[in-house]
Amino acid sequence: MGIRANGEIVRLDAKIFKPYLLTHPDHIQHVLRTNPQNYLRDSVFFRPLFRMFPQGILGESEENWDFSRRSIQPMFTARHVQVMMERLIELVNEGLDDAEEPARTGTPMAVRHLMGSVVNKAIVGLIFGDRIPRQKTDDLAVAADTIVKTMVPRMVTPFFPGWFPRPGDRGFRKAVALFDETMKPLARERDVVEGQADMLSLLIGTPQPDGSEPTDSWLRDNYVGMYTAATETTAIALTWLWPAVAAHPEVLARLKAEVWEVVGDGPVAVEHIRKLVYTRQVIDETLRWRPVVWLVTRGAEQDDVIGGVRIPKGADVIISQWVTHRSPLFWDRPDEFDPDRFAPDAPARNRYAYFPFGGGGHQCIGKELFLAEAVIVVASMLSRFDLVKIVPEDNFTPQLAATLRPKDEAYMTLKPRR
Ligand code: HEM
Repeated sequence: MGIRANGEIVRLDAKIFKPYLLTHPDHIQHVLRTNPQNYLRDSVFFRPLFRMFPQGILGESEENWDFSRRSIQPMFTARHVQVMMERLIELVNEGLDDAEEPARTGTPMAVRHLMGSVVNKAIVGLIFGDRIPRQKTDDLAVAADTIVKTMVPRMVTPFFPGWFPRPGDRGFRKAVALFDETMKPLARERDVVEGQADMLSLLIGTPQPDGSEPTDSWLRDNYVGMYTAATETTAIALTWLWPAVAAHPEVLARLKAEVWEVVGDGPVAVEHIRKLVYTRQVIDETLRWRPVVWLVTRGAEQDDVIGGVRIPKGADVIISQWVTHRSPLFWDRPDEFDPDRFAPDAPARNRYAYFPFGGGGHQCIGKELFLAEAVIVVASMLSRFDLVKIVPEDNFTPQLAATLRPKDEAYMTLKPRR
């Protein structure tokens, strides 16, 4: 199915759809960072997404993207994430309270469900300032799951026009309707709560480029976009992490030792986070080994040449974390889960051999938030609970959907430490 154009660039051949897959870090850097004006998001992966939030940060228009990005950015700088840290720790611990009873009774819990509900609670608290009730949050998590699955038939049939019906369209529309039901009333609420640092308060107070008030549809699109980008990615990344550490007892032992030494009997405090160096290595390696965002696509605006290969105007270009993060040209023993690749004294590597959050102007806005949240979740779990077992132990088969998710459900049994 592949026509080799030049080792590092492969022209995939699905008859009427022939995108270019770029695997070399230099070529990925060219597309994302050096020449991004020629590689726009209007392409195979993003078109099904545009239907969900046409005007916001994940929408089609470059102009709306630029304005949305500049409006939302202040909430996600490393400095602002630092400000949100205490609240984030509280929210994660409230989410983990749900694991107390099953842990006391030795009842196995679905890893994806537990991570999903902890993450949902934290994100809804931080981004939406608790304006979405708990029951609704759970329903939105189910709807987000449906969206990720029902996008696949559209992603694999990009040659049909947008209006052409695909399997899953009904489920997709129902899920989007639930988002509308929740987010549209929020977009009409214009009362900024004094002293609130959440995204809603920030965006409501942002005048549009012409000085007018933000429109309901712009607010709605950004609320839905941020919610879906923030929750699914974080929950799935943490779902991969637990079976990986459980299958590597030496990694789990080091992780526990670090958490117990830094955090003790807990709870995690803000000053612990930067000291949890090995915990962060485990998170970095999880994103290399099972990159939850496993591909990013772009559409070429004009003819270009990359690595001596002509990329014609209009071509779809695919770059894939799943492929490059596992290339033996850039990684020693790429299939092995080894957090020491990210040790502070590990040899330097090409910047774009590892790009779980993308790069250039579209680099993930939530990167710093995710990294803080993931350290807090892992450290809080291990300071509160012992991981007794995970079944099945080798739950590593991926399912390629809009994100890279585990194919099967894994169940974890915990025991309270305190
Ligand atoms: C494991 C966690 C995450 C991963 C792996 C991830 C990955 C990515 C990647 C690869 C991109 C770039 C897409 C492109 O180049 O077109 C991206 C963009 C984005 N991410 Fe994340 N993300 C994560 C968590 C988050 C969180 C927590 C948030 C929000 C709080 C978020 C919000 C966004 C947004 C809004 C964009 C679009 C940025 C733009 O186009 O300017 N992500 N993410």
